[in-house]
Amino acid sequence: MTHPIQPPASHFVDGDWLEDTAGDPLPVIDPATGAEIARLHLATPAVVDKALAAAARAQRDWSALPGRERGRVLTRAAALMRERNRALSELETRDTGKPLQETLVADAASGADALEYFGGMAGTLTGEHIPLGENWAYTIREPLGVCVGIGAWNYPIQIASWKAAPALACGNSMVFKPSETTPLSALQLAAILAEAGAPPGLFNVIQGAGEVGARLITDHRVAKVSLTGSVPTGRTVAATAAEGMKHVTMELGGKSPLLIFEDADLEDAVGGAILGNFYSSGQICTNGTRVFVQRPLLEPFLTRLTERLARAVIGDPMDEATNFGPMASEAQLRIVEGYIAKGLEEGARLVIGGRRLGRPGFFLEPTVFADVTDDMTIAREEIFGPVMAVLAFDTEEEALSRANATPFGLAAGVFTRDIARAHRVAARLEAGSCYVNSYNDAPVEAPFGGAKLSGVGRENGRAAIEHYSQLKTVYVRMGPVEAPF
Ligand SMILES: NC(=O)c1ccc[n+]([C@@H]2O[C@H](COP(=O)([O-])OP(=O)(O)OC[C@H]3O[C@@H](n4cnc5c(N)ncnc54)[C@H](O)[C@@H]3O)[C@@H](O)[C@H]2O)c1
Ligand SMILES: C[N+](C)(C)CC=O
Repeated sequence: MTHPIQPPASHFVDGDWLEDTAGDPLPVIDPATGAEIARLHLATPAVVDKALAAAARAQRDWSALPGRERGRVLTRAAALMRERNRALSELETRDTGKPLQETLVADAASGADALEYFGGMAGTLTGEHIPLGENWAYTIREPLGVCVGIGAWNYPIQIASWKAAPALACGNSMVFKPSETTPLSALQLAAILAEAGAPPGLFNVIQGAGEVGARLITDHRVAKVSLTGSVPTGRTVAATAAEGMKHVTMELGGKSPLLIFEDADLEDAVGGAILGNFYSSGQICTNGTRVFVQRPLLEPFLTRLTERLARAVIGDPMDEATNFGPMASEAQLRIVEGYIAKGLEEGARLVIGGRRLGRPGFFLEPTVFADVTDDMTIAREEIFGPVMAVLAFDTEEEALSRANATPFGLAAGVFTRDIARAHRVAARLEAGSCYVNSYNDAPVEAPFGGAKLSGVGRENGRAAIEHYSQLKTVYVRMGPVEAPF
């Protein structure tokens, strides 16, 4: 069987493509057709070992380079990614099913932003001088060592780049394991970094599911684990990492609230709710899937929302006119169908959607439930698909208390024309990111991460540096040593 987008090999290790056919086969499926488009192999223990050994070796010399030289490699890689944006976007669309219209602007493009941003920062990373009277101390900002990155399937090249860029800028090396559902684009990132001058072994990509991930994080050579994935996986990975006292960044799931007050601009609020529920067919961690609408605006909101959803162009994600593609996998489609059934069973009102499309691939209609109550399953659990739950509220205090009544804390949004209320509400929402009259922005300059069960640590912004480096303090005495005896 010939595969249309078969990479040269399954893994990229020690500066080169690497195959080991002893690993179990990993078929790669096009979500738009259900067809197999590539076939890789899971990493064997030998591949895991080779990648970690290469990363440990590469890290020693890389960390000794001046920061600006490390930064030059990253900014060169950013330029290559931008030059190849269309090819990378097409690959990402084939692998994830997300419309090309989206991947052209959001995926490799934001990966390039991260490489450029942290590349620019690499030469500025320093410790500080601490005066202590006639004595003094100083800190040295050191890398952690070998980092492991583990990705989710919704934003594969963005996730890989958001982890690689700050890690490498700080002088670490990385072994990255993409999701087994979308394994292709991270390999291209590895090849681009190598072409940009990254030494062999600095950034390695190996394939596998949870078993390979677990093997990586238990290895004694690994200093840090950065996971993007679900809360249950996060709990397991963080617990394992804690055994070895490894640093962690956990970018996990959510059930984020979006509060729409009666004074909001209706078109903007509907637009924000669409962006925050149906972009990437709803497969976005930060999505504002609990949409609280103040009662006087409820019916106008639902009317306008359904009018605009009827305009969604659902179809072949490779067609640039398409703005709503399939789910990433059959398994995820079935999970989401299960939640839709649960919503109906528990008494929510189906306003629009709810059905699988009668065509090949994993297409599900954009779906909106109204009359949702806080206790319903669709209002409590992360669905990770195109399903919006609309809930009515009366007062600001009530909306805040209901919005915060969740163990998650990834993101939250507020739509209002009242500037004082916007900031009062943003201050009280329990979330790592709050959007005011907007939704799902994630520029590289701003820290990104979760509160409560949604995560630990931050990606992006200067804050990410704290999670990929550590400080050594050097104390300096200028006078004689005063010992007690
Ligand atoms: N906060 C964020 O930035 C962010 C971004 C994207 C997705 N997500 C979350 O990711 C989830 C969807 O992605 P998913 O289904 O791929 O998540 P998942 O938790 O099933 O898998 C994530 C990754 O962890 C690996 N893994 C699974 N078990 C492991 C183990 N025991 N040890 C090591 N690695 C293991 C998987 O192979 C995969 O690469 C959603 O919950 C979503 O909210 C979060
Ligand atoms: C980080 N973000 C919000 C772009 C994608 C998360 O699923």
